[in-house]
Amino acid sequence: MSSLTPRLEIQNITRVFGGRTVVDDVSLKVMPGQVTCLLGPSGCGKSTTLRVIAGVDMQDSGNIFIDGNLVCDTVFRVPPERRSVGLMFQDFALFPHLSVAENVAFGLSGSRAEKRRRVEQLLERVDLLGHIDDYPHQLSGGEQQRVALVRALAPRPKIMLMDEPFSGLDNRLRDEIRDDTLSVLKEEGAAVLLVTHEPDEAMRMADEIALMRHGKIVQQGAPYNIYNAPVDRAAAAFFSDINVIRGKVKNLLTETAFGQFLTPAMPDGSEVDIIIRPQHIRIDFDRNGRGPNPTPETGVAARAVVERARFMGSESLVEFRMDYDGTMLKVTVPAVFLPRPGTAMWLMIRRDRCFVFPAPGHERAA
Ligand SMILES: Nc1ncnc2c1ncn2[C@@H]1O[C@H](COP(=O)(O)OP(=O)(O)OP(=O)(O)O)[C@@H](O)[C@H]1O
Repeated sequence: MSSLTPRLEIQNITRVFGGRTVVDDVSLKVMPGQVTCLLGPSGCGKSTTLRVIAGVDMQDSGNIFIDGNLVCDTVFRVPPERRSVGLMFQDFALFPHLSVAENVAFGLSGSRAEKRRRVEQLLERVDLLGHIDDYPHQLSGGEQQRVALVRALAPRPKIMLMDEPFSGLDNRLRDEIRDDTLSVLKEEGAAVLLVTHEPDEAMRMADEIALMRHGKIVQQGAPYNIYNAPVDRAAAAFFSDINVIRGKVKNLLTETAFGQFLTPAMPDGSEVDIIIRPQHIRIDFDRNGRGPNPTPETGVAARAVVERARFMGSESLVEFRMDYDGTMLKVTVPAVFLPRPGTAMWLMIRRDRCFVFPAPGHERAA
C-alpha cells in the first residue's frame, strides 16, 4: 500500500429507495489522518452514504475500498464489524447498564490489563478518568458524547464515520467538544468522514468538504476554496447570506450600479447574477451627494439609502436600497454601526470577491 492510497475510497455509489435515487453516483476519497465533511441540506442523502460505507445498508451499485482493498461491491461484502470502522451516530447512545469503563472497553480485544490500559489512556485524554466507574446517567450530555467518542476510537479504527455527532449539545458546549474531538481524532490518526448540515461545523472541522445536494456531490475541496470559489449560486448561499445583483449581458459586459463587469462566457441578452457576500461590501459616507472615487479594486461606488440597521453582537447588519434600481443589499460591518433609516451612503463591492453565474432560467445559455 503506497502512502498515496486513500484510507477510504467510494466509487460511483448509488442507492435507490422505492424508485427514488437518494444517493446518485457518489465518489469520494479520504486520506489517512484527514477529516472530510459530507455537508448538505437535510434529506440530500448524507446519512445514507455513511450507512452504506459502514455496511449497515447496501448500495445498489458502486464499490467501497479501504486501504485499497475492496470491502463491498454489489456481490462481495465484508460485514460491518470487520471493516475497521468506528461509528459515532446521533442516536448511537452509550449502553446504559454498563459503566464508562465497560462502555469504552466494549469493542476491545486483548488481555484485561491491555484493555484497561487503553480505556484509561483514552479517558484521561478526554478528562474523564475520574468518571471511569460511573454509569451513563450520571454524566452530562457533553461527557456522554466524549465517552461515545473514545468508545468508537478504542479499537483504533482505520476510519471514523460520524453522523451529526454534536447535534444534541448546546452551542457553547458544542464548540468546545468539536475542538476537543478534532484534536483527539488527529492524534489517533483515523480518517474521518463526518456528516453535517451545518456549514460552520464543516468549516471548523474539515480538511476537505464534499458538498452534497439531491444525492450528488456538487463540489469538493478545502473549506477556503469551497467558500471562496463556489460552483453555483446555491453553493455560495449555503455558507452565508448572499446579495444578488442582476444584470443583462451586452457585448460581453454587464452594466451594474457598480460599473461594468466582464461576463465573457454569457451570450448577449442573457441575464447574469453577480453574487457578493455581505461582508465584502464596503460603505462610505455621502459628501453632499458625492461618493468616493472609483478604484480598480472596488470599481464605481453606488449610492444607497439605509432601510434597516441591526446590532448582531460582534457585527452589525445594515440593509440598503440602491438608488440605481431599488435592489436591496445586505452589508455586515464589524462592531457597532447603526445608521438611521433614510441615511444616504455609498457602497463599493470587492470585485475579487464577486461570483458571476447565469441567472436562474439562463443556465443553458452559459
Ligand atoms: N430506509 C429507507 N427507506 C426509504 N427511504 C429512505 C430510507 N433511508 C433514507 N430514506 C430517504 O432518503 C432520503 C435521504 O435521507 P438521508 O437520511 O440519507 O439524508 P440526510 O442528508 O442525511 O438528511 P438528514 O440530515 O435529515 O439526516 C430522505 O428523503 C429519506 O427519507
